[in-house]
Amino acid sequence: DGDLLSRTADAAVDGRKSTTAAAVVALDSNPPKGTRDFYPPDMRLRSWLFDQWRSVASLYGFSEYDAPVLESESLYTRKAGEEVTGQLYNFVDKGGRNVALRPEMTPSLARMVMAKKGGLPLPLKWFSIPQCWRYERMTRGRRREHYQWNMDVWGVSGIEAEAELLSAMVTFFVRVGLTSDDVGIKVNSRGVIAEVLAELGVPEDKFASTCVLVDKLEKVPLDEIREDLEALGLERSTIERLTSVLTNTSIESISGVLPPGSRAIEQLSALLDLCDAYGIRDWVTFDASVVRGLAYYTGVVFEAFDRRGALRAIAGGGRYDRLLETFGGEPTPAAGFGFGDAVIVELLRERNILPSFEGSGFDIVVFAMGSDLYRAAVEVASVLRAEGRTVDLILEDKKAKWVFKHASRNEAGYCVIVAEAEYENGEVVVKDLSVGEQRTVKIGALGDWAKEAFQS
Ligand SMILES: Nc1ccc(Br)nc1
Repeated sequence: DGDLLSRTADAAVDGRKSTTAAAVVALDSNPPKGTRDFYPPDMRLRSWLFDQWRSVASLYGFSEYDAPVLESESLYTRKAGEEVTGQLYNFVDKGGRNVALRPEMTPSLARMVMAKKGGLPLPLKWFSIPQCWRYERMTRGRRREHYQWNMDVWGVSGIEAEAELLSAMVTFFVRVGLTSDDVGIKVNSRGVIAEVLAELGVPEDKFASTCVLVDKLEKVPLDEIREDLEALGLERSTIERLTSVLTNTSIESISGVLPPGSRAIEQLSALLDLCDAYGIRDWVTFDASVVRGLAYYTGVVFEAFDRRGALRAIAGGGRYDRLLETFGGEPTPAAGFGFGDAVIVELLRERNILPSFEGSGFDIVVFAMGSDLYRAAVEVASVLRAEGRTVDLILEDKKAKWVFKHASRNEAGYCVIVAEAEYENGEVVVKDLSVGEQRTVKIGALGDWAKEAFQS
């Protein structure tokens, strides 16, 4: 029974059943550990978030770029003990290459700049929304992938770049309905640590690892880190001095403990003054304990946090003036931030300001009353689509009751019915689902009807 193709398919399924009758194990329908599926409702929210990110980036004159999710592992072999390189999603490919799923976007950006060998007109204001990966032992059951809005300015050495980035971040927060009562941005400069270490004669090559360890102080007590700092070769006195400086929460107080004329303090003061000019000063707060966990930051660093303190950092960034040199490139100043898709959604959900998607269906549902009119329904749908209307054409012979339920569930505005009697008169029935009225429209006038019905 049935045509050859369906008979072949049935045989294949039966064959599978017969050979593996004892062990027919259903496919595991879950996505791989630590990853997410985005069903249409999830995707509507994700697309909305990405659209907000894209429109703010465009408002600030940033251009979108992208790079492969797969990169050479060598982009991430930094030896500063960072979490991000310690959890690399790396493997050896079939060509024997050491590759990794990117854990962050900045190294790919640096590689792309390197590839152009100074041929790119600076400054660059580029953004991207890459999916980034980490391979974390599932002991902590955390996600292994997220989407991270990256905004970067290359070729500007002044804090004007950081101020513009902070302003863009705040513009996004305001756009999605958050205020400076909900979210703050802690600002500091690693220049403070650099000056303290220099004053105490600590070699520069200890700087990145010291910062990565100091960043861990946010999560683990000092005595757990103290050993690591001593293992780095820092004297106890240096550690004490460092920790005493980092507990300052005002620029005034920290100025008193730093060498006079500190460049880091000068820059932070200038940055906070520019924040005033942007009208975002109340979002921003100096906090000497913020150093962020990436090894390559060299100057200003910042992180957005929810003021109720319930969530992990919303976003983070800073200046990284030496990254290109570590890749063998020319010294090029750079600053940027990364903004993950998960924490912000948690925050909006908790604040109950997630967008709702009424009317996210289609304009019109078209269906044929009886399969002998299906061809006519195709023509009607095509006329309406040519007018730019989104049309859900019912592909099977369904009862009107089912179609109307389907249309209202998808918040369609109209149902266009191809029915025998009207069709013989060259007409279709148009049902306005918002008011429940229906009328007939000449098929030749459907285009004008659509223009008029959707003129708003
Ligand atoms: N770097 C990174 C990658 C993936 C996730 Br989830 N979190 C951080």
